[in-house]
Amino acid sequence: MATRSKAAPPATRASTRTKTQAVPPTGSEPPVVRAPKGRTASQTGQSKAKAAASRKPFVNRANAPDDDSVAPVGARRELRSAKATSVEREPTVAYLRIRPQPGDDEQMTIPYLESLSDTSVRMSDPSNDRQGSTRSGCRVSVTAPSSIYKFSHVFPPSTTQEEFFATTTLPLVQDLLDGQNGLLFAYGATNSGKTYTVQGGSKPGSAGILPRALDVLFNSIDDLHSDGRYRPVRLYGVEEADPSESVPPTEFDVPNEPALAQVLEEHLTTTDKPADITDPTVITVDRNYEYSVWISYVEVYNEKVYDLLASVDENEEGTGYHQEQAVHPLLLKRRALIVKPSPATDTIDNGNTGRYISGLKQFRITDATQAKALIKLGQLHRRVFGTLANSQSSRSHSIVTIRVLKGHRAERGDPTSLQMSRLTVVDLAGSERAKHTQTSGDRLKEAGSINKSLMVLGQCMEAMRTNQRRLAQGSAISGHDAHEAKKPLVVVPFRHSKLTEILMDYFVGDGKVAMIVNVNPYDTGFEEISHVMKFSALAREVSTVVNNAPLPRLQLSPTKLGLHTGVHPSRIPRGVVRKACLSRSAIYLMLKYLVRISEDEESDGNADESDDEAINPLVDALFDEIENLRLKLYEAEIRCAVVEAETREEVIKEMEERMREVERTYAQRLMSEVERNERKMDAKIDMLHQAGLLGTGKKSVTSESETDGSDSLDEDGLYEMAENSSDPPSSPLDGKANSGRSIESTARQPILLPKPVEERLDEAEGSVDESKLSVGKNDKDVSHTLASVKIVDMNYEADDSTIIVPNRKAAVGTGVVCIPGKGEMDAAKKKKRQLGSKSVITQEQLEHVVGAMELKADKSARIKRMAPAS
Ligand SMILES: Nc1ncnc2c1ncn2[C@@H]1O[C@H](COP(=O)(O)OP(=O)(O)OP(=O)(O)O)[C@@H](O)[C@H]1O
Repeated sequence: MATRSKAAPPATRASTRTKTQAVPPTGSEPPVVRAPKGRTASQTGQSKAKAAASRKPFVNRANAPDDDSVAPVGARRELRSAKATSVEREPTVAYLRIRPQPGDDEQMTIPYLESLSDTSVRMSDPSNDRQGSTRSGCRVSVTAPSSIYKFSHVFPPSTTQEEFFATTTLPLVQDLLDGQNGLLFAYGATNSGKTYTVQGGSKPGSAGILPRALDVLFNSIDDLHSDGRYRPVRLYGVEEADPSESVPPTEFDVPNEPALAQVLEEHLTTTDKPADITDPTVITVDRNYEYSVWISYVEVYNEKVYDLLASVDENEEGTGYHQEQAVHPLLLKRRALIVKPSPATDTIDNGNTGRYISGLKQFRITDATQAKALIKLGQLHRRVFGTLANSQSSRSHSIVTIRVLKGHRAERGDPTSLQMSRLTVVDLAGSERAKHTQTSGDRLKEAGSINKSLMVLGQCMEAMRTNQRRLAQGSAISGHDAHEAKKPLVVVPFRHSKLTEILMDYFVGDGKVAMIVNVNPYDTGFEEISHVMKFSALAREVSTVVNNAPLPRLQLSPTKLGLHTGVHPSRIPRGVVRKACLSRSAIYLMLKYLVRISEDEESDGNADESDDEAINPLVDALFDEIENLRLKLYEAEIRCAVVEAETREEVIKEMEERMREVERTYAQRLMSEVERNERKMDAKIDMLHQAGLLGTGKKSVTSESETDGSDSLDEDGLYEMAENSSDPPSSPLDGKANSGRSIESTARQPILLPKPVEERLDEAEGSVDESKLSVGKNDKDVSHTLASVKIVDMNYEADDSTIIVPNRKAAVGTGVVCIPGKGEMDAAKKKKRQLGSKSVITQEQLEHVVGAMELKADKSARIKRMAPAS
């Protein structure tokens, strides 16, 4: 705490501390131990050797005791506390504990988890053996590849509770007695053995790390209890205690809690009474000091904090729990507590960082049995519900905090000489998937809250790791790292969940953090365990400040100090004064919030009013409001992200629909284009047939014409044919049908077939009646027409087969028929267009014109006149 940065904001606080080289978790050298009471050295030598082999080597630690510090207290194990004066960063320690196979003594191969060494495991994708896994009842995963995960220590299924405690928790108990803070939390999927690890089982010797820690603690301070004049308050504060307040009732037996005894009758029969001493270890402490131990026990359930010891010393009226027997005999009501920022006045250096639970009960405990009974009672208060995954699944995060107040004997009357340290043991609720546990209703809501808080814990770890990396890179700037280091530090979202809010101080303040990762590979899917493993890998990369210097002395809260010690509050170093300029709306907001706070505090019932005396309510309300708004902002951001994702999805769907529509339209067009072309093609083929330019068509038609003669050819029919040739039939089949019909009709109405040019010209010459060649009445017209025809003739480069088609009107009913030959159709139409109305001449005129032209034309003339025989 001495190194705490004063003005740093929470987001960056962790990074503003003195940094030294991160020290990896220490190895496995044995601590200095003595044989436990009642056993001979040879008896214990073997049994303890194994445990000792994996124990944290105090001799290697900065604060390790000297060999000669081991006090020869009978046959008990002893560890001596010591102090060092350095501040360092340590990565979060992570232990992996693999649960034994449930209900089967025979040791089977652990599915998809392979122990590589004491510190690493390999996880392999079980998809190859999916059938086998399903048979054995495992929830099978849908991911992922094999990976190796490293831990500070891996505990196989055969590990005993004693061995586990000695390696993981004993060092933290020693730190606690040395004046250092520690956090130990058990993390894992549901039914993986977290509660078993923390609390223990009912069999002898199966006590968990918590009862064992209490044993060792009280073994070690055996006759060094202080008189309990002072008690810890809030996070760092201390004040004079009212003995009647803090001493727990003498009767701790659970049956003395009538409501709970009735409700949890079943549990009372199965959960055994508080066990006797389970761990005889003794840590040697400085006997110049006196100690008082305080315990609190809370749970975070559905993002609300409840005091699990609230009913212990309350009568019916004031109790935090009410049994609503009339409504439902099993319904217990209780009230949530508020989490508040720790006031600046609580510590001398005023670098308070964390938040405390307002109105939380703390009890002074003088022996382990008393402590364990208290824990047992809290345990019964904890919500326990059956789910498909675990018939006794913990639906909340339970947090036990052991506080030790340590004061020098020579300074008994001086509360400012006191040091306070904390050890918090957290049994997290199991992370789970609703689809696996088939939870619904309230259970689903619980699962949501559990997963949310665990997710926020992961986010905090992630953010802390990012900040620490950036800061580390900032101190060793080079190349790419320099760019990374320039990025601002990210905000660590501690306040997004109650769990992280309460534990925040361990990450941004001083203290060691250790994580126990529980896995049950026999009953949990690969995917879920992978998730847990990844979390642990992330946590291991986060380091916390370990302050090996003596903790600063505490100070009493100003009012208490003034009242009880005679020291004037003005002489007490004040914290940083926060000035706030309030706008109208802020004041309104604040007043509104104050009302809410007073309601909440009223609902606290037995909230410890004295806790809040040193706090400025306005500032506190503002901070709470900021907190509230931040939470709302966070929720709004999540909502926005969801809405954005949904909108994107909708837009994508719509775009896809449109694209499909366009594609359909184009496909249709393409089809109709193809059909039209086919029809055109068919029509042209028909025409070629009719024109006799194709082998078969020509032949058959020719034979027809030969039979019937060409005299009967209807000129309109031919024109019609010529005109229609550009109008395709409605479909390729139609086209074909038409072509058939054309041939048919051609057969009925004999057409004039082209004859060799020479022959036709001869014919023409021979058939021209000279008398008809006189120009009609309107010479002008005729000359004009002739001129037009000439123009046509001049402009048109035709071969011998070219025939100019006169204007249709001119041809109607005249018997003058012109049959376009090969390649003539377009040319003829073009010429018709060019001539326009000028080409409209009478039949008589036409005959004159044509006759005249033919007369004038030599054999290379381009114009043919075909006259019916009639
Ligand atoms: N190491 C172990 N040795 C023997 N039994 C164990 C061990 N670990 C767990 N168990 C047993 O497995 C069962 C489930 O364990 P536990 O209740 O501790 O799981 P959990 O992780 O706390 O589940 P939840 O998160 O749902 O509360 C219990 O019956 C417990 O006794």
